[in-house]
Amino acid sequence: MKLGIASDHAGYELKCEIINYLSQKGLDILDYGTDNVESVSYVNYGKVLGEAVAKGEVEKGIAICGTGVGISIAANKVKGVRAAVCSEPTTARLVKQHNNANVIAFGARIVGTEVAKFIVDEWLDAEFQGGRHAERISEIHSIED
Ligand SMILES: O=C[C@H](O)[C@H](O)[C@H](O)COP(=O)(O)O
Repeated sequence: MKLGIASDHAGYELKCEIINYLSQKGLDILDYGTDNVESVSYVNYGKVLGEAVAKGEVEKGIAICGTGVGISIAANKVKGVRAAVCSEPTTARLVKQHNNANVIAFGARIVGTEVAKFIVDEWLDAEFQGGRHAERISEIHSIED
């Protein structure tokens, strides 16, 4: 599975840790920037990651900024993206099971590295439950049309 990842400056160091962690697990990671801790806007990184997911260039995406919120808002503006901010693993599991979140976001100023790894693992291991949840997702995407 190809996984995209992006961050702003605030998320850069945590992003590097997550890339190492997932690469060691054998996942194919595409890094959409940023490439250092120099201050940048999270907006374009969320947009580019969202577009990569929406186009199918990667199957899923991980977005990191200071809180996870700004970059997730930007990603969610791309049609077809369902980005969810997760600060703990239970939410990460449920956003896959119920919302089929194709992007997760978290904040490097909110969660530590180990919690971030748990969040990613729960989300990657969970399965979308379909049924009533699929109908609700269709309703969400009808807002885009
Ligand atoms: O939602 C926005 C993110 O948390 C940003 O990472 C944050 O606003 C960046 O703040 P600063 O420019 O003060 O480092």
